Amino acid sequence: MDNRRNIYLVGLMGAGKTTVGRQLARRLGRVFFDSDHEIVARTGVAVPTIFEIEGEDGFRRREAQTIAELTELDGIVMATGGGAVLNAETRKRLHESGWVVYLNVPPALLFERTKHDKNRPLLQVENPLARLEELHASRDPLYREAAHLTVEGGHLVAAGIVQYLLREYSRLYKS
Ligand SMILES: Nc1ncnc2c1ncn2[C@@H]1O[C@H](COP(=O)(O)OP(=O)(O)OP(=O)(O)O)[C@@H](O)[C@H]1O
Ligand SMILES: O=C(O)C1=C[C@@H](O)[C@@H](O)[C@H](O)C1
Ligand SMILES: [Mg+2]
Repeated sequence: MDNRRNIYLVGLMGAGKTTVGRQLARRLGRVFFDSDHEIVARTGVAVPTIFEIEGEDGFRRREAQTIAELTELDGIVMATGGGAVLNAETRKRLHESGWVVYLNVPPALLFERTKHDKNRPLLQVENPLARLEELHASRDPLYREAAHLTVEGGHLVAAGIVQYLLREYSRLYKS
């Protein structure tokens, strides 16, 4: 297996990028990064606070910069923030420097998974399900553009997705 090849997970809020990415990294004996967690560690404040102080644009600038730095590393697994693919340079950077997996999950299920969590500023609206549906419609093409593989993951438990990705990865990148 090509141990230098990075693995990146993209998809909407609640798709399971952090959950799957962390398990995948453990199984491969790799270092795991989460771009959201990295931004929080660097700024010392939570994501909603960055949105409040610097706006979404400010958060996006930090996100693009953080991902640019992490993609310079070798052999990592990274979960990206749900909106990272809005940046065209980030999409290209991810696609060219690693194996990109899009976890595609229906908005109704994303809503069930995220409805009690206050940590996602874009979902603090009157109708978060409608918001997730809009975000899914507008971003789905961007996730597909960045990705090498799409997992229709709605019906799968995280461990099942990890198993599937381990098989695909070793098939594609065995040396
Ligand atoms: N395959 C799965 N089946 C059922 N529940 C899952 C699955 N994957 C993740 N979850 C649950 O859904 C919630 C959101 O998962 P997670 O935080 O990994 O999503 P995410 O894609 O990283 O979201 P964000 O972009 O907001 O960081 C968590 O409570 C997690 O336990
Ligand atoms: O989908 C999005 O735009 C976001 C997803 C989260 O991972 C965070 O990066 C933030 O809440 C924005
Ligand atoms: Mg996450």
